[in-house]
Amino acid sequence: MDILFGRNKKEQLEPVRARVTGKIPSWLQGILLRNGPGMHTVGETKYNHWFDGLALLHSFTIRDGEVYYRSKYLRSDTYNANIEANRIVVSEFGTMAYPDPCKNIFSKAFSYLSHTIPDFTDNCLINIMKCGEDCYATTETNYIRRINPLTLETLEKVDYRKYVAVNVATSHPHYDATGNVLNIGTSIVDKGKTKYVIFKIPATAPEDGKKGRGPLKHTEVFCSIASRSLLSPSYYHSFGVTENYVVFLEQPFRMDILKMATAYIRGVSWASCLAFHGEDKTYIHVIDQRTRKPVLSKFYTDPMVVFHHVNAYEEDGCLVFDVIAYEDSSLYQLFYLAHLNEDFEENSRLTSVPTLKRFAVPLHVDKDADVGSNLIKLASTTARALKEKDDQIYCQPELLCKGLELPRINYAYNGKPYRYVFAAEVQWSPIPTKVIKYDLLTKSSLSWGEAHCWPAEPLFVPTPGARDEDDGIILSAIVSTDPQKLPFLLVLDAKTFTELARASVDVDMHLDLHGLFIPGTAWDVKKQTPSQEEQGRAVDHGVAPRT
Ligand SMILES: CC1=C(/C=C/C(C)=C/C=C/C(C)=C/C=O)C(C)(C)CCC1
Ligand SMILES: [Fe+2]
Repeated sequence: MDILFGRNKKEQLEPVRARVTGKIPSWLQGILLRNGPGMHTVGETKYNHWFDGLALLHSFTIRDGEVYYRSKYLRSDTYNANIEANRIVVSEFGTMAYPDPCKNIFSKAFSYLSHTIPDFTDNCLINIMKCGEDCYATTETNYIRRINPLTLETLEKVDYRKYVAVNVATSHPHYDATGNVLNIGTSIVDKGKTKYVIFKIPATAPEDGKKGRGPLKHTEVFCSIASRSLLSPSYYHSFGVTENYVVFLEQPFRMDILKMATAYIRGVSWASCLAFHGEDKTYIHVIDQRTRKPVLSKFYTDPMVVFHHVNAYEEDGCLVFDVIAYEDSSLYQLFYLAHLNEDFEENSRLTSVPTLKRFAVPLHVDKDADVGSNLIKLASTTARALKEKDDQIYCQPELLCKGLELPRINYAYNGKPYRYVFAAEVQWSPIPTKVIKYDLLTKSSLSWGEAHCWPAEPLFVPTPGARDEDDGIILSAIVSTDPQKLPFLLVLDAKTFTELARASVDVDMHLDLHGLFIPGTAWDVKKQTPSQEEQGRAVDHGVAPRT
């Protein structure tokens, strides 16, 4: 497994043309841009966790049936400092780093104290976000890094805190039809309060065009939700939206702020400050986008850990939302590199399988409803919401499908009733072996898999003028544990899940996390740099955030 996880990947700075077998649809033109950890060793030092790895951006430019691949490490401050020192000097999720090797106890104490309030990493390895015309590499700290999507160059470092008071924020923002971004972060013990802050970044800013003034400057707070606890807010990785609501899960997987404040002194990682509290509830917050306030009813469900929301929608006075849920936080445990070694099969058994669950909450609660009655009358789901004595509503999900992660949908259906989930199939081990299409209506699935192949998150691209939800193709970057087999970009027909084409490249490709597709043709593929006259247009084409 070292081939997939431990070994540092070589960047491919010059675009390399892929060998295409099969036929890539001629309408499929654009850049698949993805992000993930690529380097886990610097000099003699090693990261502990797969999520710590230095961000490696890669892209597949598809034009006229041809594919060009390139990759480049994000030149974050973290990357530069590590490379300069030839060792890990910035702390990541699972690795606490000590920048100054202190020689005596006094200087040690001084150095410790100056790190009590840590500055987080800008190693943005999780996803790519579109903000108007700009593209950012993202992680879950307060930093994002602007990048050039064509050349993969690293541009300015942006501190969310300049625009909105958040210390951490998700890597899974949502986009509305015009490209406005909605995201959520946590403001930790700010003026004596800890709260979850939903914020909006407009797709266009009034002074667009003036250098250095992007949409981020116009970020506004959409709504804040007080954390149930000042010193242990929830950890979360994504959230859901419908046409009129936002759904946020305050789950009992929590960050211990006091532990975090002393982590450096104690020589432990941030990850060790996160804990699952199986005795607590999961609170379901529903925010009305029209009033920008949480609805008054109090919804909760059993303790669970959710990383990925799949989709959410409104149906007959109810809000329905689908998530991939776990019974504990063992997923994060499994990605310690020590577990991902030769005894991988043995070591990497998940203690809880990721399960696609559907929840339904009533948007208007009848005050006179009997205690114990089910407030969900939808024919489409067995999910229930039971009224309790103290006006709380207990939500019991419908179990839809086990063994899938990294879900994607046709984003045109985000927030709306939908039928298909595209995902990576994972069973008792966290590593995907198949790409699947799960049909929520028939509860059946189609899949693609091949020996020694490890697929990345599958991404849906709609056919121009698509009528059906699954009119389109699936793109997934496939890496292999067989040294004889080259990595490739897989192109599947999203309807039938038959392979349309694969584009193999003789490069050192990494298993990545998330990304997006930027449709358009307005750039010079061979050079993969925008030609001067088309640069402006390339950006225009590129803003469509629907991925
Ligand atoms: C550095 C750092 C963090 C990083 C978390 C990361 C990098 C999480 C990655 C999660 C992934 C990839 C999940 C996939 O399902 C925290 C805990 C937010 C806060 C403290 C500092
Ligand atoms: Fe994710």
